[in-house]
Amino acid sequence: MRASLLQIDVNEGETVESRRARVASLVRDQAGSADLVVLPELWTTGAFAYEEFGSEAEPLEGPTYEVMAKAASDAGVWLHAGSIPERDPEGPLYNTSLVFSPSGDLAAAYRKIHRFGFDKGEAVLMGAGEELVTVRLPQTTVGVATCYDLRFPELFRGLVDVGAETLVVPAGWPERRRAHWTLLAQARAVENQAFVLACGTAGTHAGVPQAGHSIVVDPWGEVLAQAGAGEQVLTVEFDPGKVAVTRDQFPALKDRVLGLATPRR
Ligand SMILES: O=C(O)CCC(=O)C(=O)O
Repeated sequence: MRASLLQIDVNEGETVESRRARVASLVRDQAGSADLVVLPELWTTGAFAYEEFGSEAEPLEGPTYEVMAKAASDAGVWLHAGSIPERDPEGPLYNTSLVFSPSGDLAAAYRKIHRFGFDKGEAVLMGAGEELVTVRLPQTTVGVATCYDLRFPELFRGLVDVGAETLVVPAGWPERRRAHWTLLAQARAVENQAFVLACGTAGTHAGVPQAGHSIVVDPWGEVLAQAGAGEQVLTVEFDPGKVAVTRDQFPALKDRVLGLATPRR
């Protein structure tokens, strides 16, 4: 199976419309060289451009949906189109990921569960998703998570429990914590004996330099490929069958102990 992670440069020198068209063209360029294409988190606005969330928010089936559905079908690829600031007509904004099939149909939408910012930014501007999301591709079952979710191992274990073998994580991770990004991507791969495809952004927006360094890790924790800091297409070939082999040969997941008692005081 081949995957292309499109590490997009998100900066203020480009309008949302022109970036949307540019990214769609990059997706089309992957025709024939990737089965799955992955985009980063909030690449229309930038994950830290909090002031743009309200003005650029779109309904689920808004302009990004339309352009990306067409790009997926033009290229004939599975497309994890990263996330958009979604305006729910009956609720708050959400940080929502869209996954399209090669025919351009929406295969899944995932509202980010862990919002970043503590008592500001995304954490107060957006609502929290509540549902785990997986997508069955012909080659593998994909479990989706977004950026800050990477810090919460229980979410990934939940995805594994419902069949995920390949964990896809779009992000807008800052350069300041790049070491965490690489370490956490490897940790999630090792502990879940799963592939991790984590796609970040490049550039600087809202004064926050982005880490780039999108990464693909195999179920043994080996880094199969890692991008540099700038805009880049990171294409990698991997064997999804390695998940079953790893889980069979080193069956640590079977040794989980659930429902541990809390200590008595
Ligand atoms: O956890 C981090 O360090 C970065 C998270 C983040 O930037 C986000 O979720 O948008």
